Amino acid sequence: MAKRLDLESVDIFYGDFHAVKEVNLHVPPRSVTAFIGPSGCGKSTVLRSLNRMHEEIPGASVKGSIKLDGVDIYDKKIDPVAVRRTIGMVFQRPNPFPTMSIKENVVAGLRLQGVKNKKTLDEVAEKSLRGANLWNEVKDRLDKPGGGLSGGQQQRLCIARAIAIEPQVLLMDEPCSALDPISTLAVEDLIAELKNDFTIVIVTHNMQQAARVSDQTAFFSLEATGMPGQLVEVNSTERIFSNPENKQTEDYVSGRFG
Ligand SMILES: Nc1ncnc2c1ncn2[C@@H]1O[C@H](COP(=O)(O)OP(=O)(O)OP(=O)(O)O)[C@@H](O)[C@H]1O
Repeated sequence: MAKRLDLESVDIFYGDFHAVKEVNLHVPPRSVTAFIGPSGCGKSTVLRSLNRMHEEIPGASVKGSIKLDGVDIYDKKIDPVAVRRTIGMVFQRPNPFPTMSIKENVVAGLRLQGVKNKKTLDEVAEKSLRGANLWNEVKDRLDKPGGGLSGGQQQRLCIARAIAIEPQVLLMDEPCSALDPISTLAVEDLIAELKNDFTIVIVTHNMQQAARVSDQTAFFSLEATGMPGQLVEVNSTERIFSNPENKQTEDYVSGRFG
């Protein structure tokens, strides 16, 4: 189910503004790739280009090639909505539908796809909530509103909602930045389990988190404000945090810059 992503010579623009230049990156299936780097270097921009969310911004565009298991996701024949079903996304702030029940939050995507069978919806809800390590905490209140859960539970609910439609890749944009340390650990444990089934790309400002959860780390930077961000180094996470190839990476991970 999990798939690989390959980026070749990817340049990303907001109108005339060249936000990110020349990204070449390979994301293996069933792995976690962390994007790190100083504010404004383009981490979220690259992440959003991976499921064609970037183009939702008026004037925004992407050049180069992004392939999912060899298929160009920007090919004219490819439907962006289908891409977003295959490559799911979890955002910085948990965004459940607050008045909708916990169960309905999880199966919202399936309902949009026209699934009506109660048994199917119940089964998917349970499987996804178990997958998101939330089942035991909510199984007795599936009909209560999603907005009544704690922040960490809401984020796991959003992860359950994302995995319910069985994507092949999960993109996470600072998924723990609004969470307390205990909820953060719960989500990090979950990421470690999810990589058995999904390919995961996560943006994080927390370098310890990148070191804890990821297999490979991509360090982005920018030469100066107004210049495009670029991928400086991608390497195994162990290498990035112990003996990076690039001096800029070393300065950043050792806290001397950024
Ligand atoms: N909607 C937008 N319209 C125009 N420019 C944008 C937009 N979103 C981001 N940018 C610009 O693109 C560049 C990269 O931004 P991006 O948010 O991808 O960086 P980032 O590394 O994720 O930053 P942070 O760590 O602060 O979230 C920045 O110069 C930013 O101002």
